[in-house]
Amino acid sequence: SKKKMGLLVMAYGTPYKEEDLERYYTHIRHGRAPSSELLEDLRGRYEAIGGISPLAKITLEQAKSLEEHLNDMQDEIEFKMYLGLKHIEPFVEDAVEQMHRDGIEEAVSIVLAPHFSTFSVKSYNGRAKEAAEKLGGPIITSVESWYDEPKFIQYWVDRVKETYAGMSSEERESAVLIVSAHSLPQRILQSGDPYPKQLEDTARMIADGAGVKEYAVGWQSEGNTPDPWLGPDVQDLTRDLHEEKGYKTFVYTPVGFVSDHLEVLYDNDYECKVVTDEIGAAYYRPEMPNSKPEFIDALADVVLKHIQ
Ligand SMILES: CC1=C(CCC(=O)O)c2cc3nc(cc4[nH]c(cc5[nH]c(cc1n2)c(C)c5CCC(=O)O)c(CCC(=O)O)c4C)C(CCC(=O)O)=C3C
Repeated sequence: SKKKMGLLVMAYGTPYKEEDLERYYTHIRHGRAPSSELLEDLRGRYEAIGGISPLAKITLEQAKSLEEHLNDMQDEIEFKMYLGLKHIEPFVEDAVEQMHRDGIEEAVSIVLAPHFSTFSVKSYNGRAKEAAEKLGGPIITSVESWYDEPKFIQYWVDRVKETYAGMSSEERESAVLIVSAHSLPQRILQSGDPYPKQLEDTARMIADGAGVKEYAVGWQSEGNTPDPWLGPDVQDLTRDLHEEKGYKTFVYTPVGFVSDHLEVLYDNDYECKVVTDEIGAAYYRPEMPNSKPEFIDALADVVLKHIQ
């Protein structure tokens, strides 16, 4: 019979309903309850994108599609998917417990974030392994990064090519591609965290693949904490590039994310658009991978390469 393997898909998580907001935000802030104004600010941003974020639905679709595709494309292994979230149930620990209860002895884990960082993927993988050790299984082999998976790069190359092809030649002449990911506290640089370099590599591979010469790397959605986060923020970068280089067309590819969610629908589509409107520039933001087949196929390649 086929070998059975757990497929632990890990992702950030999002409130399921209004009442979840405070405990969710408190969990993100490592247990420090947000002030009422911080909470109202977050509530306002969700309202601005139409209420609760589409992230929960998309994440589940991605995880289910990945399990289905993996089981369709090979027949040595029967994958069973478990979803483990960072900041709301089902938490990473809940998913590992469920695998243990189901008698899963071996699992592969992947985070729905392409770049490795000590603040993100490392903490997901650490939580999963710790939970498994406490329970005495399953044995989990964890994917650490997949930003350089050819089909993942190809997804964004195709989107960028389509976007530039749809422009007038005048717009194309004054266009710049902004490649971004979620900012992190600057202190990761002291610990040699590969995150910033991995984003730079991603930007170069996409720009080269799409034949785009003018591009820049930016950070977004930084947390509201006292210490400095990686910059420049995509909004400041937009203003600076317009002033210094005169660009009048901005194409945003927030490649550190894989879904439509608050950090894209608000931080890009609203906040960056405010800036491009202000400077009289055109705003483009190609579609996110979500659960598109070519993206799910890229993730399946990552998983199979990792366990072979
Ligand atoms: C509200 C919200 C959503 C939900 C959007 C929705 O519902 O649509 C969201 C999504 C995401 N956030 C993401 C990434 C990160 N967010 C961080 C940190 C922070 N996020 C915050 C807010 C949010 N973030 C806040 C207030 C902080 C600062 C924490 C502090 O005050 O200390 C950090 C720094 C490390 C850490 O602190 O975790 C990272 C790497 C990823 C990418 C995938 C991934 O990495 O899983 C996704 C989908």
